[in-house]
Amino acid sequence: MTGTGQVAILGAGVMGETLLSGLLRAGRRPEELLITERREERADELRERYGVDVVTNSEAAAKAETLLLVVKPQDMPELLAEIAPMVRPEQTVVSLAAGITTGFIESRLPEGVAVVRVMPNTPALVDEGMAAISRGAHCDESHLVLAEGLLAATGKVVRVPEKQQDAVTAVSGSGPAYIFFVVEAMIEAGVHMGLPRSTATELVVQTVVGSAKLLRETGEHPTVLRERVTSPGGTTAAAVRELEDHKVRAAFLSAIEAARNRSRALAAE
Ligand SMILES: NC(=O)C1=CN([C@@H]2O[C@H](COP(=O)(O)OP(=O)(O)OC[C@H]3O[C@@H](n4cnc5c(N)ncnc54)[C@H](O)[C@@H]3O)[C@@H](O)[C@H]2O)C=CC1
Ligand SMILES: O=C(O)[C@@H]1CCC=N1
Repeated sequence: MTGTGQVAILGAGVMGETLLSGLLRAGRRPEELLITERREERADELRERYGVDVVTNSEAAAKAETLLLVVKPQDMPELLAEIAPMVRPEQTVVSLAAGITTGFIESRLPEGVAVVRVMPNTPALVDEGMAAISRGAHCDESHLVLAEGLLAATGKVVRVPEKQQDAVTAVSGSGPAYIFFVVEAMIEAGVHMGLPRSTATELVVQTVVGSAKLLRETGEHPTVLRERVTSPGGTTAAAVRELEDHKVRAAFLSAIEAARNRSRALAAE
C-alpha cells in the first residue's frame, strides 16, 4: 500500500469503522491510525475493538498527514470549522460525505489544501467495496494515488469527474440498499409460498452471490444472462412480465434519480 504517514478518521460511525477495519486488514498498524468520535461510548468501543488512539478533531488535524472526513453531510460545516485552524497545505483531506463538494470544503479550509472527494459503499466491510474518487482544485496525481491506495484496501476504485459524483452516490453509494431491498422482497415471497424463512434466506443470498459472480466473471451483458434463464413460455418469462407490468424498471430509474437529487441538495442544508 502507498505510504501515507499517519491517517486520521474523523467520525467513526458505520463508514468510519468500515475504513478503519479495512486499513487494519490491509496491514496498517494501529499506531499509524487515529480516530475521532463525538459519541463517547462509540469511541470506547472502537478503541477496545481495534487498539487505535481516539483523539480530538484538533489533535487529529494537527498530527495526521491524511484526514479522512466521515461525518454526515449535515455535520461537515461544524467539523471543518473545528479543524480549519490546524490544517496545513502539506496535508491531504479526503471527504467521504455524500453531496459535499470539494469546493465547499476548500472554501472552509486554508488556501491550497488538497481535497479529494470519495464515494465509497458498505461492501468495503468485506473487501468488495466500490469507491469513486474525484480531485479538488489543489490536487495533483500524488493526492489521487494516495486516496486510491487507502480505498483499494477495501475494494475497487475508479476515478470520475466531480460532476458525476451525485450520480455515483445514487448508483453505487446507496446501491447496496437497493439490492438488500430486493433480497428482502424475494425472501418474503418464498415465505409467502410456504418455504421456511431460513431456507428462503439461504436460497436468495446464494442466488444473489452467484449472479453477481456470473456477471463479474463472464463479463456478459445482464440482458444476455437474463435471457439464458428465461425459457420460452416458462417460469421466468411469467415473472419478468409481472415486473414489467408493475413498472419495476421505471421505479428503479425514479428511485436512483431521487437519490441523485438528494445528494445534490445535501450541501445546501
Ligand atoms: N453508510 C454508507 O453506506 C455510506 C456513507 N457515506 C458517507 O459517510 C458519512 C458517514 O456516514 P455513516 O457512517 O453512515 O454515518 P454515522 O452516523 O454512522 O457516522 C457518523 C459519525 O460521525 C460522528 N460525528 C459527527 N460529528 C462529529 C464531529 N464533529 N467529530 C467527531 N465525530 C463526529 C457521529 O457521532 C457518528 O458516529 C456520511 O457523510 C455519508 O454520506 C458514503 C457512502 C456510503
Ligand atoms: O444514504 C446516504 O445518504 C449515504 C450516502 C450513500 C449511502 N449512504
